[in-house]
Amino acid sequence: MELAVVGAGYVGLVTSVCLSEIGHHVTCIELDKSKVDKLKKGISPIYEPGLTELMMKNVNLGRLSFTTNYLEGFKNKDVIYIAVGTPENEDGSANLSYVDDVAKIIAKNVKRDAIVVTKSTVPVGTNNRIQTIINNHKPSYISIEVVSNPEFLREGSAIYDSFHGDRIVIGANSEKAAKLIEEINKPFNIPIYITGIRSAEMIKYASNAFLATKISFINEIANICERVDADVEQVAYGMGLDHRIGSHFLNAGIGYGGSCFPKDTKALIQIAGNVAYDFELLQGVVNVNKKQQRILLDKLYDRFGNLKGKKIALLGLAFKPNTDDMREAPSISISSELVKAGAIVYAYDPIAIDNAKQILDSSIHFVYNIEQAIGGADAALILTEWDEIKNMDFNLINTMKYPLLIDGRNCIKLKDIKPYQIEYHSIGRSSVKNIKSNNSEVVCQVGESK
Ligand SMILES: NC(=O)c1ccc[n+]([C@@H]2O[C@H](COP(=O)([O-])OP(=O)(O)OC[C@H]3O[C@@H](n4cnc5c(N)ncnc54)[C@H](O)[C@@H]3O)[C@@H](O)[C@H]2O)c1
Ligand SMILES: O=c1ccn([C@@H]2O[C@H](COP(=O)(O)OP(=O)(O)O[C@H]3O[C@H](CO)[C@@H](O)[C@H](O)[C@H]3O)[C@@H](O)[C@H]2O)c(=O)[nH]1
Repeated sequence: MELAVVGAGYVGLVTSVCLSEIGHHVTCIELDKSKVDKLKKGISPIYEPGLTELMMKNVNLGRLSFTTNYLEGFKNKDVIYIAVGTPENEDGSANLSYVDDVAKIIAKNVKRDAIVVTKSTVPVGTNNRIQTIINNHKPSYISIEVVSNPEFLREGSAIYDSFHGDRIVIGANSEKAAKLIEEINKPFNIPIYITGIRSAEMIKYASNAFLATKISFINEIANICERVDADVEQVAYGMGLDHRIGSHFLNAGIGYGGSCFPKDTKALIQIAGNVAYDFELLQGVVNVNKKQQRILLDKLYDRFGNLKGKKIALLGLAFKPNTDDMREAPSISISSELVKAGAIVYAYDPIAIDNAKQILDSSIHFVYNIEQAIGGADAALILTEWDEIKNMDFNLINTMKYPLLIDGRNCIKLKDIKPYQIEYHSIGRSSVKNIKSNNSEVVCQVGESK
């Protein structure tokens, strides 16, 4: 089928590439000319494993192209996807200005009947609003129907998720439109659930809010585990054996970040508030997450009292591994607080370093390997569980001024770290203190570390 996708960000680009991979002809239209210039040269503006290869394959097959020109992009298209951002407004609600703009642009530039599919995450009622905007601006002889098709991909595994997702949700007002979008998606071979538009919009927010709730829940359990000498990994594993609970999204750490959970939880609180409903549970989830992002700082203050002049290494800056996305990464608030406290901050990330430089404090020393980050440091904090970081050579710890490693992602197995001269803390697990001083070994294992 002939498809257009508006927006070449994380969702728009991945959607364009994957729809072309299953045989559709896709034109991806992006406002930012510098992104389109890059895409035309075969360079992806984002880091996403497997994306560039699949993109080039489909460009070369003549199924995928990029443009800044709406008229050219919409020409002869049966379906137009909206995949622009819906960032957070100051009050936590979703900013719909990009979506509204695209609705007007579509209405003014389409030359034939089409289905408009909303991939962007939008509050309940927004697809109706998009339909109204389009109806108000399109020529009367053209018929356009809006369908909701929320996206569930995760950054870092977006291509895999597109082909192995758990479900595709299609919210439509007419059976004809739903069937057409179902037909487009059939080759993905993923279960398709057709529902009403408002329910589809709500499924997206409810899913993200529920996953965020699991994370805040296990983080609270982890904080209690530390105080009662239990091990959160063992607790999560034991909980996850119950299929009603499930084993996913029970990794304790420094809280969730990224472009979705932080904004979508707040937006759902707003959506509820708009109909005079106080979503207390979700507000708790958000509050816990904010507190959790501070937990490594609290551990540092407990350890040092004052951070002035301390060299602190940050290992990993992206909000999760396998992405260069820095949006709402815990490294933002943690590094900012460290700088304010007078610490000397060295920061390393295998992929996100260039994006990090643009948003983190300019006094931070950005370095290009783990050695440079931790050499001479008073403490090192693991903020992102990149493979390179969790598999680091622990002998490098010897190059630190003091061998204090605080793992904000529980990504190192306690048994792997125990043989080293180290003081190691993590989240909801016992600490390891194995420091030799004056030739006498002091070994202190706290709790029931396994
Ligand atoms: N990032 C994710 O993992 C993810 C997953 C599922 C859903 N979502 C949702 O998908 C939407 C897009 O998210 P994203 O992360 O891809 O955003 P993004 O910021 O990475 O990309 C949006 C792109 O749209 C472009 N754009 C804006 N206005 C435009 C216009 N008028 N014409 C053409 N292009 C325009 C921007 O320049 C940008 O490149 C959001 O609603 C988000 O909540 C994101
Ligand atoms: O057990 C866990 C799982 C995740 N996280 C954190 O949660 C955040 C989000 O992780 P993840 O969900 O893997 O990444 P996203 O790319 O943000 O994907 C989420 O947000 C997308 C945008 O809406 C949805 O499409 C996806 O389904 C949803 O998983 C990251 O900071 C993770 O470190 C934890 O702390 N513990």
